[in-house]
Amino acid sequence: MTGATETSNQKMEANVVVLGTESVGKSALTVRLLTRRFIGEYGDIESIYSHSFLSEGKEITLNIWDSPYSEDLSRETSLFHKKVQWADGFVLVYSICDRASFNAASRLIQNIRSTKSPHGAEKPPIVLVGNKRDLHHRRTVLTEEGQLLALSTDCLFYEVSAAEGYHGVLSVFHGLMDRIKDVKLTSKRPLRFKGIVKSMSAVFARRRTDSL
Ligand SMILES: Nc1nc2c(ncn2[C@@H]2O[C@H](COP(=O)(O)OP(=O)(O)OP(=O)(O)O)[C@@H](O)[C@H]2O)c(=O)[nH]1
Repeated sequence: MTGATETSNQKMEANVVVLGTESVGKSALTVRLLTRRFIGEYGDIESIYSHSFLSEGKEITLNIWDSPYSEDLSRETSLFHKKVQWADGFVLVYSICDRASFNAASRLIQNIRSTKSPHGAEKPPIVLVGNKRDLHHRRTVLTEEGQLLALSTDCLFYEVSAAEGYHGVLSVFHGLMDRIKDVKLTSKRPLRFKGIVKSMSAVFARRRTDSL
């Protein structure tokens, strides 16, 4: 079950999963958002955090699922499915100093899309994040590569440093929230002609079976 619910006109809640390979900074980004701090070392704790903020007069609550990366494939696969079904949006993190983490992010985008929307009907919102921008002297993934991957897969893209700043990290989560809101609005749009015909056919079909 996904949780993007509008509890009233003034409130909205959404589930966000933070994904990426080992040590890319998933916990650092999450903790930075929640506490505005960078504490350097983070334990291997599986947690769902709640974070609220105001946007355009609305109270937005994000439930953020952060978990350590595991090499245990069977655990990862079943947990991955759970997370993908639960989530309304994804923060997909790689380190700009770790090409393998970038390649893994690219594969994860495909996996999320095929798991969440097997027929490709809707695209779950994803933000691709290149973290550790402060370590530019160790960079192995160019900014342009991140931009290109995001563009070709319809993701948002940010390069940030969880170590250096709060505002970049905030933009990541706010950007994702805006995408989730857009998806919700699109799914609420009035039916187009095809949709109206479909709905009317469904009603008439039901009437016919009722009268039998
Ligand atoms: N220089 C620098 N180091 C960072 C940054 N973000 C995280 N780190 C460091 O990278 C290491 C891993 O960070 P974590 O947040 O634990 O990474 P993770 O992705 O949650 O790792 P797992 O839980 O093992 O999957 C820690 O030593 C952090 O201090 C950053 O923006 N810049």
